[in-house]
Amino acid sequence: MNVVPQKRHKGGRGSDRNLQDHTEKRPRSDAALSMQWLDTASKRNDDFEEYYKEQDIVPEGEWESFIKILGTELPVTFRINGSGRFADNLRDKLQSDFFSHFRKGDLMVADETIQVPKPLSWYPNNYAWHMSFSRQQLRKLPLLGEIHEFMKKANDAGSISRQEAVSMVPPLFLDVQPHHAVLDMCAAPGSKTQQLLEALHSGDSFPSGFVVANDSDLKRCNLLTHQTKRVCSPCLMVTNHSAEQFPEVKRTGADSHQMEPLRFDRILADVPCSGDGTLRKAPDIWRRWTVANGNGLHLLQLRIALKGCKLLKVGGRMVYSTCTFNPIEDEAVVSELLEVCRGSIELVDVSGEMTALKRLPGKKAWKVRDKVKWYSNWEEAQSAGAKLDPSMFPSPSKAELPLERCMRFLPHHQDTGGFFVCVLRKVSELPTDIGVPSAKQRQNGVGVEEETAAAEHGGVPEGQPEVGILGEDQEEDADMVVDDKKELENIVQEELEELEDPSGEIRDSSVQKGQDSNTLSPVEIARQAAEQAIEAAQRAVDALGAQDLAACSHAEADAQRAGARAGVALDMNNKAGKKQADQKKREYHKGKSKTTATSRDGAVPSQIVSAKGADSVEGEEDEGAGGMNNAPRFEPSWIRGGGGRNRTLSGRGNAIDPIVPMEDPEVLQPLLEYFGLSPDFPIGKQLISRSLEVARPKRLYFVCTALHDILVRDIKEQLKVAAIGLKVFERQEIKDSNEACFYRLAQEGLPFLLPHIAGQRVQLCRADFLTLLREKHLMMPDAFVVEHGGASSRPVIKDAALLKQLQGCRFGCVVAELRHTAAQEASQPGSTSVSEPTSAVEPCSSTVSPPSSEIFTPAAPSSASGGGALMANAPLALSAWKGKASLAIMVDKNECAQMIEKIAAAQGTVRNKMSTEISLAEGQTDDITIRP
Ligand SMILES: C[S@@+](CC[C@H](N)C(=O)[O-])C[C@H]1O[C@@H](n2cnc3c(N)ncnc32)[C@H](O)[C@@H]1O
Repeated sequence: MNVVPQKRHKGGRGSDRNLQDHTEKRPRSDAALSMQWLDTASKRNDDFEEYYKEQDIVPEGEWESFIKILGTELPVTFRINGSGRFADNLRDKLQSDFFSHFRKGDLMVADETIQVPKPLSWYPNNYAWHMSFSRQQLRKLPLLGEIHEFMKKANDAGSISRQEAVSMVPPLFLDVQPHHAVLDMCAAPGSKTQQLLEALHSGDSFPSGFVVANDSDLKRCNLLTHQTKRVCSPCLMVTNHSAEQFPEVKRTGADSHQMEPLRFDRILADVPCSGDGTLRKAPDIWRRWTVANGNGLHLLQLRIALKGCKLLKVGGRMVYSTCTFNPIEDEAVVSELLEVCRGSIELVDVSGEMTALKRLPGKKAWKVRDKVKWYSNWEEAQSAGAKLDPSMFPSPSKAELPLERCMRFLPHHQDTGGFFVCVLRKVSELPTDIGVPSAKQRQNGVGVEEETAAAEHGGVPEGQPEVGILGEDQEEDADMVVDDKKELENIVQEELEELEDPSGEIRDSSVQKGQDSNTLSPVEIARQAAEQAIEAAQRAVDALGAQDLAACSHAEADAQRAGARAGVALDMNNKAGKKQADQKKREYHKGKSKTTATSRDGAVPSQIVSAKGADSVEGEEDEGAGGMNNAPRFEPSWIRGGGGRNRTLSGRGNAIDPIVPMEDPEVLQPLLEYFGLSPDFPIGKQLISRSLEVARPKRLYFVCTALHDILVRDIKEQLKVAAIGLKVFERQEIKDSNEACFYRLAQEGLPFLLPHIAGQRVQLCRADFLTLLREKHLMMPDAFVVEHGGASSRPVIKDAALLKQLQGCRFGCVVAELRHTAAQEASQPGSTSVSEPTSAVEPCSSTVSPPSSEIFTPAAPSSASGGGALMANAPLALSAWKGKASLAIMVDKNECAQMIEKIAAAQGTVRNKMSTEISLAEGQTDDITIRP
């Protein structure tokens, strides 16, 4: 049987920026690729079968179904992101435009069954779907091709996320509420973090809670940051710690005078595991599976879970989950945790929650073995010198625990991957004397410290095959082939843009270029290598299409080599960049030591320090800041990370960009005035930058109050913050500084800022709005007549109302939003003046202006609007630029496509391309019939 590899649809806007991460993953992908072509019989492993038969995890009589389904490909499952009207529209559109064609039952195409796409019955609001058809079937039936295309676009635009069905389960059981402090301990690549954020933002008002997403692997933290960007949340902080050593930090207490330890209402411990629950997506695991994989991770998992329990609030919920069937990583960890915590942690009975989700109860007894043999108890293992741990063994006291409350999901029960989930509640503070003894303390075998160190570098204990940290990321590796090229292109593009950015802060070391004009700079080498990698990836894709596996394999190897070359070149560049950055920081701190500003309360300090002093940060930022070399320099009240204040440059967190509060009135005041930001928008308190370029940093990020408080209170800088805040402003180089503002609104932060913006807003009729989305600009009529004599095929603004509004705006950044009628506004009291598209959206009129009350009413800052910061729920508004000749937007094309879709969906547009498929679905050809 030919199993056709599926595309990987990752990403959303842009792509993974981490080239090295990407190239490092390639070998696994190769192996996975080769395995995809193996027949079902080869997808077996005797050790695996012997082990799990002995563990008795599959109910009697079901073993063959279990093994058989593990040899098949996973169906495609996806979630609609966010919630609310746009999510509903998307779901309805999928149902009406696509899935309704299956209304009479499964389709038969050339004797193959194509199952009806189904919503996952247990997922709320029919927001998650399951589809199973192969690539050949996609080609045979245009309807399937269209569904596939639609999903690809929706995925790129961030409206849906592909995610394995059972992997959606743990966040649902966490029951996150908008006021919760949430910790995702092992979060990368971030599909569950995204769900947690969506739950946090699901209320009507801006959430008071936040999500800390942690991962021990910095590269994977970057991937996570990228993945979660689509949620556009100022309530996310990405940290980089070994979860079992997550630092104890403080926050301001409820009475606002006292500090208290940071404790979380909800914790997800989706721990690194041996990952055999992902065999259907990562068939390479068949080859690599050994009993040592699970054994080697048990203690790390226990330590992570125990740390989670410590960080949990009394009354709080923690979900422990793995994507393995292995009781050593599942029940053995949970039961030991419960015993160690001596009643302060309990297993929650969730049998009444999500009842449509089929599950097996956790086991009360299991067996332990190593490479050599099975052991009936710890004493036996110890005397045999086995490198095991007593915590792995079942016991009579553990059998007394309600382990049946744990849930194991088997693939053949509902056509999914395998997963293990349990819900824990903290009922009281933990005993103070608890901990997991190190393996060295218990035996003379493998040290836990060694394992922990190994796990930090990918979760694999020393000397074991690299299977340790499998999760969805690897699931995705397995089905990723065709999209690699595009992804690589995006990565390289972004990477190079970053490197070549004239104010690219510490990343840019392209100064090396030109020292010897015959020598290529690292950036140029990287560019060339990356181009070669892309070409080779394309060859691999073509070869795959032609089913020429040998050629595909060669091309993949070429791509890898070229990718690695690019990686090395970038490394060289980064090293040179780091030297420059260190130099800058030294100069910066030398200067700073002469000034004092120790306030960390986040208030805007009043002093403005003279620029010509030593605290001027030299280099390109002076240029980049619009020729402000002689402008006054402002002293921020604190700086953290990235070799910030009082840090040795080689210190912890040095690889991470600094965090600097934006408190400079010379920057803030013009921003407030230009955009008419309402006084209650906490601009001077919660804006940060990630650069030592204090004068006028390139990007400004908004951080929610709770996270800002944690940053400010973490005086010892214990948290290694990899990413925080929502980008809201980007520096804009402008010629005429009297007219425009030095910052433009970042599209991703616009939904969040919009309710606070009273100035620089224009409202477009639907037709103009759509044209702007498609063409990226609308010409001003006057400018056009003057320059071109009036005749043009380019879109010219004719709407008198819009022209009038534009006249009232200054040149530079404006918000272009979809106009809606007063009637609609009246029906939505308390909402912003920015409408989601409905049939009430104002039609375009080139002659009649709507009453000014309809078009000039600025949005009242509304608490309700903040909940719409999720991209899928974002209002239809664009960050645009009013120039002399045109109104132009600077918005990613996927985002434009998504907005066009939203407008179409809201207008009830039904595609007209369905006739062929309808006739096919009605059984009008010889080849295709309907099987009810
Ligand atoms: C199963 S994956 C998590 C998948 C993720 N929750 C999701 O839904 O996308 C396990 C993650 O744990 C990370 N990891 C490994 N050891 C760790 C440790 N000691 N502390 C924190 N994270 C760790 C790995 O880098 C990997 O990203």
